[in-house]
Amino acid sequence: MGRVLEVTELRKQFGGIHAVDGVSFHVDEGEILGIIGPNGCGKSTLFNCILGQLRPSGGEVKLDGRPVTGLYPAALNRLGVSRTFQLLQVFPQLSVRENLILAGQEHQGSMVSRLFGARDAGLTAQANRMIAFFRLEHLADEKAGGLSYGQQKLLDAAMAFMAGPRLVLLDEPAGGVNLTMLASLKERLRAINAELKATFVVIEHNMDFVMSLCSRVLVMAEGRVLATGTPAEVRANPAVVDAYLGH
Ligand SMILES: Nc1ncnc2c1ncn2[C@@H]1O[C@H](COP(=O)(O)OP(=O)(O)OP(=O)(O)O)[C@@H](O)[C@H]1O
Repeated sequence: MGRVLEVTELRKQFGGIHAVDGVSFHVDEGEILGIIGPNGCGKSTLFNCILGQLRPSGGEVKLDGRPVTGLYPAALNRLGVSRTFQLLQVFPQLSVRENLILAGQEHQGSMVSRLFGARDAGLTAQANRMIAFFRLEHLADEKAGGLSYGQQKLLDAAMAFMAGPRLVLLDEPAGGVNLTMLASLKERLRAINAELKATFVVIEHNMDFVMSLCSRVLVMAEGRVLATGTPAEVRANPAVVDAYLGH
């Protein structure tokens, strides 16, 4: 099984704040790794450093064994890395299908379309596959702004998969989603993980969601890794219970 992501001693300082303070972990092909930790422990900064939104102060990020530290998001996109954000990235005035096509164009930097002069370089077909996969057929031609929040979160996740990515980082996919949609989101993420051999890293505050979705969980506290393990191991870890779960 290949190692998709390897993060070694990653650090990010903001002035005197050590937001990420020597974090090391790896993600193997097909894994769903959850990252949890209290507010302000450095989860978003870690994501931003891995994804090229922030330049790390130190440490290394490798994708499929190749150093990618400090590459810009567009370059990482072309290597098959994509993400979602805490805030929805959907365009409310565009339809579900148009949002997906646009996400695909962004992942490709429109290079394929430009090089081959094709109007959509297979993106409509890929969008239709994602629509079917995320069970959005009945909404495909609706404006995204008219969808429920949970449906928009599903669309947002589907957009991250438009490039057939090697690694998807999901930032709070369950945030603000109601229970019914949450079950559907989890079921679809599991299916895409299994069927498309996709590899995920998920930041999430919803503990039940993380513990039931992820194969391994990394717990952060104050910029560092407090523990890693299976959901059961993490739940039983006294340091984790003290620092985080014990309330
Ligand atoms: N651009 C910035 N400038 C200065 N300090 C920052 C910046 N971004 C984050 N920080 C600080 O770095 C620390 C880690 O923040 P970060 O947002 O990564 O935590 P988090 O675990 O993602 O929090 P949350 O769960 O609330 O999203 C915090 O102390 C935060 O105030």
